[in-house]
Formats: sequence, C-alpha cells, structure tokens
Amino acid sequence: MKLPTITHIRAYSMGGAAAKIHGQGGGDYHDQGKDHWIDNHIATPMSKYKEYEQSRQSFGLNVLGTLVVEVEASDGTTGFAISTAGTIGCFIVEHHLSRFVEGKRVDQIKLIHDQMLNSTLFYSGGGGVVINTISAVDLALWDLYGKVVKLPVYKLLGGAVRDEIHFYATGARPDLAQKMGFIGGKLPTHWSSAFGDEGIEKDIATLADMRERVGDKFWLMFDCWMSQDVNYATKLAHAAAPYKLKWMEECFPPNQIESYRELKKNMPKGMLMTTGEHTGTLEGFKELSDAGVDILQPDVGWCGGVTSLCEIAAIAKSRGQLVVPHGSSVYSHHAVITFTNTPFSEMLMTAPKADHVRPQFDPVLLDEPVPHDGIITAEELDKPGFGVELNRSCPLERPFEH
Ligand SMILES: C[C@H](O)[C@H](O)[C@@H](O)[C@@H](O)C(=O)O
Ligand SMILES: [Mg+2]
Repeated sequence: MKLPTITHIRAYSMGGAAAKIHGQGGGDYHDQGKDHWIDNHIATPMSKYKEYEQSRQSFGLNVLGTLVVEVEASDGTTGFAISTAGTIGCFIVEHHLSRFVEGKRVDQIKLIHDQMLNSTLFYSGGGGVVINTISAVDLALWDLYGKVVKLPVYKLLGGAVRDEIHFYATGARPDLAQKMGFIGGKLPTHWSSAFGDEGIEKDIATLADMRERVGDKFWLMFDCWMSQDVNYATKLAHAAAPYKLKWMEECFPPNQIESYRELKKNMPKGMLMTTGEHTGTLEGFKELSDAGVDILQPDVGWCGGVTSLCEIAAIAKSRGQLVVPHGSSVYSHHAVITFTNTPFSEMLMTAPKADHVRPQFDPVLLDEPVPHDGIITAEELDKPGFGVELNRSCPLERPFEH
C-alpha cells in the first residue's frame, strides 16, 4: 500500500488566559466553570498562600488552555489530537515543529517524534508545555495513520491483551463512583504540610467517612498533587492505613526523587506509592522507577504521546511495576489495552459534582467513549485512529499560521 504524505499541520487553541471564553473544559480539563469539585480547596504547593488556597484557577492552573493539532495527508485524510498547551502550543507547532511533519509519510511517526524531542531540547528542559505540545503532535500523527489505514491505534500497536479496560474514578464522590460500577475512588487531598497535623486529621476524617460509605472492599486512594513533604506524607500514610488506603499519589513535585525514595521506605507495608503525571522525560520515569514507585502514571498528553508512553511502559515492566496513565481518555485507552502491566485505568470525573460520567475532554471530542459500569471494551475502541472526531463548533482559534 503506497502511503500518503503529510501536507499540512495546523494548531488551534481553546480557553486559557489568551481566550475570551473560559470554563469550557476540553483538553485543559481544569478549565471548568464555577462550583466544580476539581477547583474546590484542593491541596497544592500553593496552598501555603492564603489567597491561593481555595482555588487552583486562582493561581493559574487553567492558564494554558486546550491545544488542538490537526494533520492532513495528501489523500485528504485528516487526523487530530488535543493536549494542554493552548496558544503557546500553537506557536511551537506552527513555527517550529511543522518543519519535521510536513512532507513526511504518515507512517514516519517515530522519526518525527525523535526530531521533535531533540530539536526542542534547547528550550524544553525535557518537560512542561513543550512536551505537552510534542505529545499532541504525536497523538495526531497516530490518529492520522489509523484513519489512513482504517485501523484503531491499539491494533497498530500490536493489539489488545484483554477484552476490557476496568476503571477507577477520580473525584469528590467515591461513594457515587461505586454505584456507577467503578473499581475504586481516588480522592484529592484538601489539606497539606502547610496545615500541619490538623490537615492530616481533616483528610483522614474524609477518608473515614468514605470508607464507612463504600465498605471494606472498594479501593480508596489519595491524590496529593505535589503538596507535601516527606514527614507529612509519612504521617498521613500511617494515619490512613487503618482505613485501607490503597495508594498515596504524587506527594511531591516530579523531580524530588529522593523524597519518593524516602517515603517508599517509610510507608506502611502494602500501601502503594504512585506518581508521574507531571514527568515529561524517559529519564524522569527511570529515576522514579529506580526510587521504587509502584505505579508510574504518565499522562499521554504530557509525556511525549503514545510513542513515549510505550517506552515508559517498558521501563515499568522491566521492574515488575505497573503503568496506569493519568486520565487521558481515548489517547490512553488505545495504549493501555495493549499493555500487560496495566490491569486497570483512570477515569477523571469532570462532571461538576462528580455525580455522573461525563466524557473527560467534553466538549472537544465527538463520540468520546466513557465507561459503562466502570468498563470500556476493546470492541468500543474498534474505530480508525483514536475513534473520535473534532467538535468544530467549539470556540477554536488559530492564532498563528506558518
Ligand atoms: C484530582 C487531582 O487534583 C488532579 O486534578 C487530577 O488531574 C490528577 O492529579 C489525577 O490524578 O487525576
Ligand atoms: Mg494525580
């Protein structure tokens, strides 16, 4: 089969500080409207500042906005993907990365990936918005390739190793998630080292209440979003053990490898330590794996795309560790269903009260699949590419053209 070449790459943004319309959700799923659980006194490294304690949007968590990357082939087929990079990402795609994409064949994804990574090293530092942007291009290329050869991405990656993906839910209401058929509920912590022992008491009270509601078998986890120090995390883990907390997630910033190593030694035996959603390089994941992280949690839109996610999964596999990507919808589903060390996955509840299942990247992806009874089947993923289309009625802007 003679494969077409890529003739155009285009970048659009939605939301974020540069946009007129906010609270749309989308690729930057923290860019939600008012009274949303995801912006209600969640503990962060900024919690120590009174003015930034209540809301993560107040310190700019939704400042970037959604990046949409669209690629077009010489046969007219288009592919696209999204991530969290907004207008900055549009600039990088149009004025820098486009030169590595246009003119290549649709199957030259790994070559393009390596050129994007190496050509941006002088300003990416190996992570952050540059890697988010590269991830969106990589995902768009996989989508285009699948749509050209009329195969789902998971089949391009070697096929499913299981018939279904089972999900835990992240949100304020694990008790409701249990009723929806999820296998567990991950609670954001609302307090942190900045609040001392009182913070531990308050989050433990929430955990105890949830354990009462869900019974003994349902998984409960804490997501600590980089807000702790080793001593606080150690005390919280031991206080949580009687309530069968399954894991402590992202207690520290991504580069505090020694803190993770220390916490792993201090934690109650059997409790898992997880992290990775804000790490953007293979080297970073290797260091976390070396530090004893039990579950690596890359975000496929923030770690280098599917191409990088497959390499990260191999790092975990080489040590008998799991890779359970941070919630990233179809972009993660198509990869994890081909991974033997991903026994379950994450569904981020973006409904404002976490009381029903809303597509994570709503409203940007048309036909975005969601778990039913906590499950998505391989069959539901059986559509070309990532199986979704761009909702062109969204307020998308193309700020730069190359
Ligand atoms: C719920 C957490 O605070 C974050 O908002 C979430 O995006 C992430 O940490 C997660 O693991 O889902
Ligand atoms: Mg997390």
